[in-house]
Amino acid sequence: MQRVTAKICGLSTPETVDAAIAHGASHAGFVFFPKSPRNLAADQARALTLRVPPHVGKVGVFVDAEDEVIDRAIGIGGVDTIQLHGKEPPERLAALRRRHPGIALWKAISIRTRADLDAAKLYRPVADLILYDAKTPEGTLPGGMGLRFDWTLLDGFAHPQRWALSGGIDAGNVADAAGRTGARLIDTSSGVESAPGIKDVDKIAAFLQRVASL
Ligand SMILES: O=C(O)c1ccccc1N[C@@H]1O[C@H](COP(=O)(O)O)[C@@H](O)[C@H]1O
Repeated sequence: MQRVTAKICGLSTPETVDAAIAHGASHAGFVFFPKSPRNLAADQARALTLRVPPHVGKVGVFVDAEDEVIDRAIGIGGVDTIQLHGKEPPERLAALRRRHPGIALWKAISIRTRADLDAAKLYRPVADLILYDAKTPEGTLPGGMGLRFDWTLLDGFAHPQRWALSGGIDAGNVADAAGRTGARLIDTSSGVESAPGIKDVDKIAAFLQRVASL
């Protein structure tokens, strides 16, 4: 069976980028959303993405972002994957595919009920990966809240394409998350922090060591 890999999202310091790489993250995530405590300015993002070796994916996280915001994140030379975490319709992904051929497109889908999973099917023609995340309360961030959804909702679901799991996952529950759902790529942000937006190198190490043991 394919091994489990992990994305550490919301990295904002050299030390935590280095920890994610040293402990085997498959992807490093960088947030470009001003309302997030993990939001990066362009020069910060440039310095951080430069530390990431070619074998590690560099994922930019965007929420209903204008073209200029995404162009800038790609233009700094860093981002090779666009993660769309807002209400972007399939047409938006199709437009981004035309604008940025060669950049992978991930679409986050917010899950609270089984019916929410149906949205994944709409993105099959345009997304390279579907990221299932917990639906967050109205008026809060659409992700990065440390909230998990009921993983049993994925039982028996015929995934239309490649997918990953996120939402409230940490070193203590990642084995259950992967075992229960069959996810081969796990994404975490709050689960490796000491406070919102403050990544913890020890928690990153513990999380990735647990993932490596699966
Ligand atoms: O991390 C953020 O600040 C963020 C902001 C806006 C949209 C998405 C964001 N992060 C993504 O949210 C999920 C789940 O995070 P958590 O582990 O529950 O804290 C994760 O995929 C991040 O990529």
